[in-house]
Amino acid sequence: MEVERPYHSPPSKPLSDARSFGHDDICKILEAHGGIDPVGLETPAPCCEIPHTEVDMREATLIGEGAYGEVYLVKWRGTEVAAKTIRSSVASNPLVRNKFLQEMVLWQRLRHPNIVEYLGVLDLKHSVRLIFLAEYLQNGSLYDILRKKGRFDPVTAVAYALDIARGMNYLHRHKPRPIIHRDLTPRNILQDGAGRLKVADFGLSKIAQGKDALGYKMTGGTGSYRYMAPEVYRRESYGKSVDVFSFALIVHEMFQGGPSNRGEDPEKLADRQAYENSRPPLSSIVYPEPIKKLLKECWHKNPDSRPSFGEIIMQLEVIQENLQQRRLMNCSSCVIM
Ligand SMILES: Nc1ncnc2c1ncn2[C@@H]1O[C@H](COP(=O)(O)OP(=O)(O)OP(=O)(O)O)[C@@H](O)[C@H]1O
Repeated sequence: MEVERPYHSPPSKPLSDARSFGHDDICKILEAHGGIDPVGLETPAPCCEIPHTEVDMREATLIGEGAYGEVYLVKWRGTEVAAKTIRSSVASNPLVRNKFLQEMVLWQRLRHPNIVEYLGVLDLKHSVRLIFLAEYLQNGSLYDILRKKGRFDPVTAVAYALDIARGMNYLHRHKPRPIIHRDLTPRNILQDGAGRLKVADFGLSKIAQGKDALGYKMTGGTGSYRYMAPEVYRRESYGKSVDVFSFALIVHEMFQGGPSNRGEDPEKLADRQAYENSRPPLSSIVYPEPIKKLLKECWHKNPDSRPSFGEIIMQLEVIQENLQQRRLMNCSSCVIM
């Protein structure tokens, strides 16, 4: 997740780099010659710390595993929460650690029914590992749900699409600047016990896979390639419409029950999407006409032609109303018969 600005290669920051690699002698030379540390490794990120005594990690139940650590169900002050751990090999890099904590500060301030709520980080002095607490979403990820249940009926798929779009609209309308998620995938969308979808994840993959912590390199190492906007794959400047592109591919999967080209290498797929304008097929049997139209707009090759999430919500609400009316009409004819 990143506050919006067109992405270009980061400026050179030798002092930050030297500090992150622990080259104290080089730091001294750079400082003596007026070097500054734009990353601010010396400044601890302000982040809500939770005393480790309030959470007993020994009682933790493993509920999932990401690329950088496990996720556990734990009790915090008697309430079930998810503890996302970032293994020490990743978290021990001070540059990554600090950037990650800064991102947490931002996430913690977000409040929306369709955004996973982050509660804080466990006592930083206690462990080299980073452990973040978040609200626990008992139904797990959209990825797991799709694998278990397959495709959704159109009414459900549209309701879920609205959940995601509302969460994303909130991020994109964040003040003073929009927030771009940049890694919107079915694995980063979770479902609560009431069936509501929420957007999660605070961008560790982007931080940890970067060549350096600020030069985010969106490599898609955990499967994100499939959902990657062409301009990101081509390493061009990009804006918040990259999330709209990813959203379209997720909605496509909800109608179909998963990705259409499951067997294909995700990086090759992203390459074809970026350079050959290839997109998943839209069979008329599966996709209602207004959904086809919406998906084509959202995954348009020109980022400026993609609709905003505000516009997407309006379109989806009309589609939802029409679907519900059709359902009602079918029902009443059943009753009449
Ligand atoms: N807040 C949560 N509530 C319930 N389950 C969760 C929560 N967060 C994560 N999980 C579960 O843990 C799994 C792993 O999550 P995690 O965010 O670590 O990895 P990921 O999103 O798959 O990949 P990445 O490491 O790139 O973020 C998820 O797929 C989900 O099943």
